[in-house]
Formats: sequence, structure tokens, C-alpha cells
Amino acid sequence: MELAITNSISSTAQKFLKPKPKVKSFRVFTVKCISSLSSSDGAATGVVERPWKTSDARLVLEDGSVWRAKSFGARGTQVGEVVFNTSLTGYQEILTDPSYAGQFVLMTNPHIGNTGVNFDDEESRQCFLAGLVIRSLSISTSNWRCTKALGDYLIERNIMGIYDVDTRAITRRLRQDGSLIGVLTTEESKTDEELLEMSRSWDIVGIDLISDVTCTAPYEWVDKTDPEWDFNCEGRGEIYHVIAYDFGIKQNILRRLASYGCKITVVPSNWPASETLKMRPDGVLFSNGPGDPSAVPYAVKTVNDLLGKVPVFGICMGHQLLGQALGGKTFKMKFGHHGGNHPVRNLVANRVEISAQNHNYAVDPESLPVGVEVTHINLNDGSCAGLAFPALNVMSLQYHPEASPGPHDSDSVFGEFMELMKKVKQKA
Ligand SMILES: NC(=O)CC[C@H](N)C(=O)O
Repeated sequence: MELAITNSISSTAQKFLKPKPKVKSFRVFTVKCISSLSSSDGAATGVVERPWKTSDARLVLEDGSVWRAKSFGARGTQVGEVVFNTSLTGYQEILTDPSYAGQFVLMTNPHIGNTGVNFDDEESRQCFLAGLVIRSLSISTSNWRCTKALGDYLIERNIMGIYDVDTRAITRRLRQDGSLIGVLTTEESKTDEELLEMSRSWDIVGIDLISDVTCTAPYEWVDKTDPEWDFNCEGRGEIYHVIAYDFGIKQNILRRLASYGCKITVVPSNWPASETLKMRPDGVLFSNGPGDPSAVPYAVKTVNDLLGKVPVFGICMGHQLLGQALGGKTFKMKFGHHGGNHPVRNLVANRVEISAQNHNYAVDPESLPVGVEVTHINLNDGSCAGLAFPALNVMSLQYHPEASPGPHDSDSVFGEFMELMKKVKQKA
């Protein structure tokens, strides 16, 4: 099959596009701190440091706006793309989702940090995101699973965080003008102009971010899912061997596949298709991952080489790579979808599912060849949220059936992948 990875797109897709940022005149935004609580320290008690301190950080956006803030993570200067996430909870899963590499996550829920962090909620081995932007940092942590305060966790992982920023105003700006590049700094010596220049000379489009987050060698996923957090796991029949391509895989995808009874081998993003086929898997999973799907033609080629030879399931980046491998095109959306509350119409089951989403790119359905079916639609904007190509045993979702964080409405898609592998195995 011919690869089509250029990015000219149909007129239908135009409406989702990110326009060029309008450069506004330089304006400085500050949030007045009204708290007058008395000081109390000690991360050991889960109390974070001085939420009433004076501002010591700036976020400068490429449109020329400057946001004074207070830092609570690592110090320094960091550039990234600002995206807003509408999840109410689950900041630790978001922080450890490798798909956020190169991005600042701005939480629209104003109250963050109140449950601290814990051992169970990690989605990968580290935090790959550029930084965290929040309105209000909880002055104490209170949760029976909490092992650490959020600020200490960010410092330990060298991730910048800011609070006391008008996250609502920034979100409205991102919705209006599209996602923006920003620079976050705690360095007073850097001028606003320097930071603005830095934000305008950096771009996230066309960069291979997958190779920075993937594993370096294949490994078996042997972790048993904690029964306390497991569900839909009773009465599994045959054990299927799934090769999971790690483009920045979230561990809950692996936990869910394990719950459905799979034996799982995780392989790096550059693992050749020929090696995968030698391992004789029952199915292949293409994972989520950060950045621009058009920047990783080698991954599209791997997907293309496997098409029709084994049942495949793509999630998010995996879905976008499948879209390209099938001959379709992807494009950058205006501000993307990030949050645990996106309604999706499942056209196959004829039901609406509330889903967890995190993506800035999408597949242009009009670019797809005959035979490829759009199976799911995002009901907020009508964009393509799922595909199937039954002739080649292909299925994919643009969003996150593994949730984490988010609702479990779409979990049954893992069962559909089992059915697909079963059908193909029985025919063989
Ligand atoms: N979660 C993901 O896999 C993200 C996919 C892709 N990097 C995007 O932003 O669209």
C-alpha cells in the first residue's frame, strides 16, 4: 500500500485547523493573592509551601501576553505548547502520560494538589511533559493513598509548575486563537522580550517526540493488575499474545490488556515489522504517543508493513498512524481535545460514550480510501474518533478507552479486540 503522509487536507478538516496566532500587544496579567493564612511548613505532613508567596515566575505566550505566577516545581526556563485539560481529577496520571511530551498542561479545574501523589497512579516511568499550570495549589494533601505532596513530586522529577495564574483567561485565549507556544521561567534575568522571542522560534510540529519516550528494548509486561482497581476481568477464555508498540504507551493500556487475559510483549517504536511477525503474535497494538504523526514516517511504515498480516488496534497516536498507513491524512486541530468528559457517538453500537481524550492531531476522514469506516465521532465537534477497516482486521480509537484518568464507558473495545484476534485465529 502507498504511504500518504503529506498534510494537505480537505475542506471539512479546515474548520478544525489551528490558525496562525495573532500577536497581541504586550500585556502583563497578574492575579492578586488574597490568602492570608499563617505559614506552616513540612512536606512530610503533606502541607505545600507558602501558597501566599509573591510571584516568582512568568509564563510568556507567543501572542505577546505575559502571565505572572508563583512557582511550585522545578526552577529554570522551559518552552512548550500550552494545552488545557478539562479533567476534574487524575492530575498524576496526566503528569505521567508520555503523550504530553513537549507540552504544558493547564488544568481548568481550579483546585489541584489536594490528593497529593501515590504509587498506584503512575502511567509511565517518568513525567515527560514540559510543565504544569494551575489556578490554585491545595495548601494541604488529604488522601489515604497519598505518599507525597504534588510540589515535592514535581521538584524530584525536575518538572516546572506554576499556580495563581488566571487559567480561565488563558483557556479562553487558547479556545479563541488555538494552542499557543509558551515559555515558563523562574529566572528574573530573562526579559519578557527574550522569552517571547524564544516562544516564537520554537515549534512542536514536525518533531519526532516518540523516540524520546519509547522503551529501548522489548520486554514482557508481567505486572499483575491490582485486584482492587481491576474490573471486567472475569471469565476470560483463550490467552492471546499481543505485541504492543511503545510510542509512549500509558501503562493502563497494558493493565487492561492483561485484565482481558493477554500475554503482552512491549517493543520500542523502531522495532521492525518483520521481527514482530517472527514472534507470531495474535494481535498488535499501536499505542498513544506524543507529537505530530507526520513527523514519524518510520512508524507509519511499520504500521503499513503489518496491515493485513495480523489484527491491529490503534489508540490515539496509534490511530493516527493507522489513518496514514491506510492512505489517509492527519492535520493539527485548533486546540485539540484534552479531558475526561468528551462525548463520542459509537456508530457501531449506536450509543454515546463519555470518553477520556488527549490529542492535538486528527485523521481527516475524507482523505481515507473506500473500505475504511468511521466508527466513532466526537460529538463536541464532529471530528473522527474511531476507524475500522474490516478487510484488513484494523480497528482504532482516537481517544483513550483505558481512561486513567477518565470514565470507563469505552472499555469494551478491548473485548472487541479479543474477538477480532479470536476470529482471525479460528480462520487460520
Ligand atoms: N494521546 C496521544 O496519543 C496523542 C496523539 C498525538 N500526539 C496528538 O497530540 O494528537
